[in-house]
Amino acid sequence: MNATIPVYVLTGFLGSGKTTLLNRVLDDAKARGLKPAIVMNEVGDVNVEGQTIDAAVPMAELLGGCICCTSKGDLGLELVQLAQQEKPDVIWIESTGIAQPLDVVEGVTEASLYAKLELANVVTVVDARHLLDRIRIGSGKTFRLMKEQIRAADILVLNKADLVAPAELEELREALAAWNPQAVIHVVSRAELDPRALYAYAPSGGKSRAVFEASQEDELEPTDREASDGRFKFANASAGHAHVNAFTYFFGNDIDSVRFERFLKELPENVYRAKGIVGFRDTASLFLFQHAYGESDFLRVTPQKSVNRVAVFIGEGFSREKLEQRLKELEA
Ligand SMILES: Nc1nc2c(ncn2[C@@H]2O[C@H](COP(=O)(O)OP(=O)(O)OP(=O)(O)O)[C@@H](O)[C@H]2O)c(=O)[nH]1
Repeated sequence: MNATIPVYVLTGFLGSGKTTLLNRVLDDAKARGLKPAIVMNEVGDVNVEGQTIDAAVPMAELLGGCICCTSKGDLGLELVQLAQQEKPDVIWIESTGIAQPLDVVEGVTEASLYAKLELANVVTVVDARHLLDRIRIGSGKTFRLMKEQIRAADILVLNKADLVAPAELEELREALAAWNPQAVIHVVSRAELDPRALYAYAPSGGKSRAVFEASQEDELEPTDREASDGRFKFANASAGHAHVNAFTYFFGNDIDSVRFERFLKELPENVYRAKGIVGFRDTASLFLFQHAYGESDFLRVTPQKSVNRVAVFIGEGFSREKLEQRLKELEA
């Protein structure tokens, strides 16, 4: 009988450092001769960061919606297919920054009816600077979501420690411990921790162990759930993130780097996250860019295959027309 594949859920608000951590996890798995597989979920229509992940790692992408609502059913399907086709040693799910983690967990439990999967730890990455600001404001949807993600965790990674003072870090650690006394807390910058710490601990034995115990005995055939096209069908929950919107823009031309950096700095506050691949005229190179909570990063890339020049913006109630107008100006 095949071994049960542990499934890890990586959550945390937009731009907190999930992909940075995932890359460490994948390097560690490779070094230890393990075969990982990943599921990446993006609110936008393009998986920008997926292009930076080691091409040898089997990856399923769920784009254009959040796992926890519009594509929860797809998550189950992708998990089953990954498990059956790739037979990985471990699966990591990186959910969108706006996901309700317990809904993602439910998607995993559904998949466990059809494949030998087991929910292991929920790992939540927290952006120290952003959380501190939200604590100061003290209310709002984003703050509530951050708290839910923190409460759902088995392991908390308090990241971006470099962006706050030591006393503030202590205040944050206390807040995390108060909201989730069971979780282990790692305080880090650039998600620098030994990934083995993520595998070691499951205080609750996984969030839904009881559900698994009922379903692990046999791998069920997906007969009664088979859709008319022969593919498995999983329940889709109703949409839960009407307030969050994503806008994807495909560039037709290369742009000027200095003007683009200024454009990112001047993004409205209700755009929480921007990322993409741009071509700069002045350097004649392609760059992967990241913008999260006021900070931008650029990484020169030399893709093996042709890639789109594209930018994805995620936020709440911003005007896509205005952004589009400014992007067109940059291309002129
Ligand atoms: N200053 C600072 N920047 C960091 C740290 N960790 C990650 N970053 C940067 O923060 C940005 C977002 O990091 P990601 O790992 O892509 O975040 P994410 O959670 O995967 O983002 P989404 O998938 O969009 O939700 C990138 O520009 C990172 O280089 C940190 O500890 N300190």
